[in-house]
Amino acid sequence: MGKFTVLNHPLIQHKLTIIRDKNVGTKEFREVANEIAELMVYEITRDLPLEDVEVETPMGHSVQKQLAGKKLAVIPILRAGLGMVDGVLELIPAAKVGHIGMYRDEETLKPHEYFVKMPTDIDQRDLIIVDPMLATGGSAIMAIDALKKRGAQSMRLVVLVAAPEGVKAVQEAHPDVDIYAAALDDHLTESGYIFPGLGDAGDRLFGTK
Ligand SMILES: O=P(O)(O)OC[C@H]1O[C@H](OP(=O)(O)OP(=O)(O)O)[C@H](O)[C@@H]1O
Ligand SMILES: O=c1cc[nH]c(=O)[nH]1
Ligand SMILES: [Mg+2]
Repeated sequence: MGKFTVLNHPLIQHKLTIIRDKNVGTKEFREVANEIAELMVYEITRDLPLEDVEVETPMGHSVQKQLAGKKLAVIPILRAGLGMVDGVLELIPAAKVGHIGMYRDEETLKPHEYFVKMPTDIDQRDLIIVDPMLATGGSAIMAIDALKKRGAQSMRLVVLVAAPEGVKAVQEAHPDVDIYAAALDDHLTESGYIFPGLGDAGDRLFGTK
């Protein structure tokens, strides 16, 4: 079973509360969503492996640490996942970015894939999949399916807000994928929105409603 972790650092909680407010506009929503993504990536990269490296400082020879192991890639689930990419790249500027486009049918809540463009070597990278919302879990499950079909072996899913239903569905479908959220919310509404949630994250990020 994949781990589910709520990253409840005070700064993360404070910033998430800001963007829950329905009166927050596109500019602030975008800025703060990226700030939360940056803080979340700081937290989830604590376990990255390090290796020794020799460095000549102005004072002389020394042995220091540098990142070891596999390289990273960030995978936003379009559209809303784009709202977290800049925050991740602030801390991992050399990461490659793969895009996967998914939309959820508003009636059936079933996801549809419409675009996939990945770095050629995703099988050799640790992938950080980002999407602000994990609701029924359908979109994340289909995105992970698409990545695995293309050879991905190591993935984690990072979301701002998760519903219990979505966490359970992803854990059952993909027990090898750990999930990180800034908050675990109460429930899904009848129309498939997370309550209290953020509303429609894509529309709030891009001003499309
Ligand atoms: O867990 P699920 O029930 O699948 O719902 C979550 C998905 O819904 C939203 O995307 P949406 O379909 O609204 O597309 P958008 O990002 O283009 O707005 C959100 O960004 C997730 O990808
Ligand atoms: O609450 C929700 C659920 C799915 N997608 C969103 O953007 N918001
Ligand atoms: Mg949307």
